[in-house]
Amino acid sequence: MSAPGTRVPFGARLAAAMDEHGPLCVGIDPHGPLLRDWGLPDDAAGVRELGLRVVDALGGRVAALKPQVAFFERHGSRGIAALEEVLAAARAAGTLTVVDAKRGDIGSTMSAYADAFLSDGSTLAGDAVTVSPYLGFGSLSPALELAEATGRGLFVLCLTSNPEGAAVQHAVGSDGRSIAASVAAQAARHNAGASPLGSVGLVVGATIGDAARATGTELEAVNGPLLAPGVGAQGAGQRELADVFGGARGNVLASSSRGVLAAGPDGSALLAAARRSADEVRSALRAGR
Ligand SMILES: O=C(O)c1cc(=O)[nH]c(=O)n1[C@@H]1O[C@H](COP(=O)(O)O)[C@@H](O)[C@H]1O
Repeated sequence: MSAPGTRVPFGARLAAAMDEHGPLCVGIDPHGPLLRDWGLPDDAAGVRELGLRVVDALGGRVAALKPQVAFFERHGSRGIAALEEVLAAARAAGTLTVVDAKRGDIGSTMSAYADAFLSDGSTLAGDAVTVSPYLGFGSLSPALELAEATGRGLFVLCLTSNPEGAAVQHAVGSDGRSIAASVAAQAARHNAGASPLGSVGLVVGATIGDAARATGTELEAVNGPLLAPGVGAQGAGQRELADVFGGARGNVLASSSRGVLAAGPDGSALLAAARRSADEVRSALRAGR
């Protein structure tokens, strides 16, 4: 399902995976304290082991896995090699991956990031990558084009889960719209006509309260997946998911890292935690799909 080169668009593959497993993405965030709790060293071997154990426990059983690149990068080239192995294992298990790299740069550099994370044959490519639109949405063109050509997807930061994001994302641009509303409108343009779901998603934190309404961000019009971090460790639960996303909740892919990984390292405990979390988000979002 997630083999590189497949041309079934990411949005369609993700919609099928969400229907099958529930709308939950489990983040693979091997940070120092978690490694310690799992009895693993805080080095490249430790992040490799944690990542592979998560894939072993959850591969084929959740809609998506989201390795956070920084936790691998902080261990240098051997950390990157560990990320490559984790991505390969997820691919082999048939589980979609969102590579959480949050890249964004001017066109020629963005092209190189797109090659790294979205091209067939790249060892760092997953099924989708998180990107930042704050050098201008148009600067993402190389990634938008390569994702479309390879059946992969993007998650564009829109209304992030951290409180500091509001200073940029709620600001009003020269067209009178908030930055968040404008990012959402441009994603919607790329997803127009796609069915069941476009491949240009947004990141909208489950912790943002009424920020979508307050900024005029039309989530229902996006027609793409809405990656919703903030569930679990950052405090968002069922009520927040239902409130934040309103009529767009059928397109939400809730994301939890620490909230699930804290149940490890035992594989069956991890699976039980992921299933519990998936059931909770499914029931919070049920009315929308
Ligand atoms: O793009 C993301 O995944 C992301 C966006 C955002 O607005 N907030 C956010 O927390 N994230 C990521 O989601 C994960 C949240 O981890 P937990 O709080 O442990 O579930 C981290 O990897 C963050 O980098």
